[in-house]
Amino acid sequence: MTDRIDTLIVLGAGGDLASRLLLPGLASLLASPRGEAVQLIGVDRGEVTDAAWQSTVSAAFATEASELGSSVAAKSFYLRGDATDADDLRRVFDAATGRIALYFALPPAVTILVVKALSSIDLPKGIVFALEKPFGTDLASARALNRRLEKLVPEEQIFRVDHFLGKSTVLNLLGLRFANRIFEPLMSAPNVEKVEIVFDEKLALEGRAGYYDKAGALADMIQSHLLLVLALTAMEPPASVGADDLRGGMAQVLRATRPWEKDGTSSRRAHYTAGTIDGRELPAYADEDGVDPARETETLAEVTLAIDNWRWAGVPFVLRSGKAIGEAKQQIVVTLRAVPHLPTGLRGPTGPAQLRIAMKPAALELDLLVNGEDDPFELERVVLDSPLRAGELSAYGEVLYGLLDGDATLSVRGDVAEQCWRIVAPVIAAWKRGEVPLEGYAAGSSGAPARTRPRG
Ligand SMILES: O=C1O[C@H](COP(=O)(O)O)[C@@H](O)[C@H](O)[C@H]1O
Repeated sequence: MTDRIDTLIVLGAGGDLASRLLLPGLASLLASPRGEAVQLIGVDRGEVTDAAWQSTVSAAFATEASELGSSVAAKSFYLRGDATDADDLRRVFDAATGRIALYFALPPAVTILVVKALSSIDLPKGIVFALEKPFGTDLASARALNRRLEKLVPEEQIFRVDHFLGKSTVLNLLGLRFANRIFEPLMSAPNVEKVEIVFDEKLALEGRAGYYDKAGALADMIQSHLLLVLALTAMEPPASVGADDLRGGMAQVLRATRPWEKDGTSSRRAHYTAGTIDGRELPAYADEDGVDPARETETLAEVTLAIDNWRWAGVPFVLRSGKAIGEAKQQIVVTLRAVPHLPTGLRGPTGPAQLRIAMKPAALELDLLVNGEDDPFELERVVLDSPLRAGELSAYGEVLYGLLDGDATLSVRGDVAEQCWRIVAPVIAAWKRGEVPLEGYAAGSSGAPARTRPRG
């Protein structure tokens, strides 16, 4: 048996995740030179004909149409079944050929039930599980899910999917940091004042209240995606970018990471109030369809973290993500300390220099102070910038390539997923205790707290 996957079974095939992210990601892979044929089977509880399923797949593949994509769509089929039922799962496996990847495009509460059902049946040899984030809903549930999965298959057959690990800019961190002498010595506490990892989106809820209102920005973006970006930004140089070395390095730095204030109060939470984005009027989050205002879900979260090791001791890492923000800033900003002594007589702008790695559009910018054109002792700030290459695949396509190729490098290892929950656990606890008030910010604004109206 080769490592390659022959059949991709999508549980939750009728859901938003499958049609919005997974299938378009597969389309991007199939349209690329790296694409290879795979048998696609959709499974869900709804009564859907093969023809209707094939047209769903074709519609999702239309974003990146290809001959291979059309052939995979035409040969795909649908099975009606309840993935939490052992008999239905057996039936699904019987219909599959060769090595199987079982993709859980399901919410965490259903995922655990499916895993329980899988425990009671003989699994097809070499089966690989692909689990979407959020992996669990807190540290305890992530641990429990890991323990159950470990009993079913070895770790190398478990792919915890996080599409941020497939983003070309995120992957660019590896080459940038570890293949260039200029950046690596710079990336440490004596040179760096602060690191910010920001993912602000113009997007608001976009019909996802059912999922989002239970998750919120901390679990949806920071606990998963941004902590992985932190790990790649702050990790020690790995010996290789193979699955063991890379994921081992990420785990090591995450183990040293904690909230800046250990009680989790070095954090902010807020939700958007009514506002306008690009001329589009948005209601307040609490008034969006499907939102339960009593839950007080945050649409913006910010946490300041510390990394307790030689390289980063004393450097704050600020992670922040907000929805319905006026400007979609998505970048890693490394703010450098001022030089220890500016030669007397040199004048000019002060303030810190920065290295900015933008995720969308992918670009690199480095601030430099150089002598001015008119007065050679008057400094001027210039920016050294370069676009970064976008990868040939979408982020989901990149992650799916690893999955179908049996390479776990871009999947989140079990201990890494647990560390991510451990790091945010004190923040969740501080919020539950009411020690960090829920603020408001106007949709379309920068996410800064809305001004409270003066009393009187
Ligand atoms: O997983 C998620 O990521 C998206 C942002 O990533 P992008 O690649 O689509 O830009 C975020 O909007 C969504 O809330 C979150 O669940």
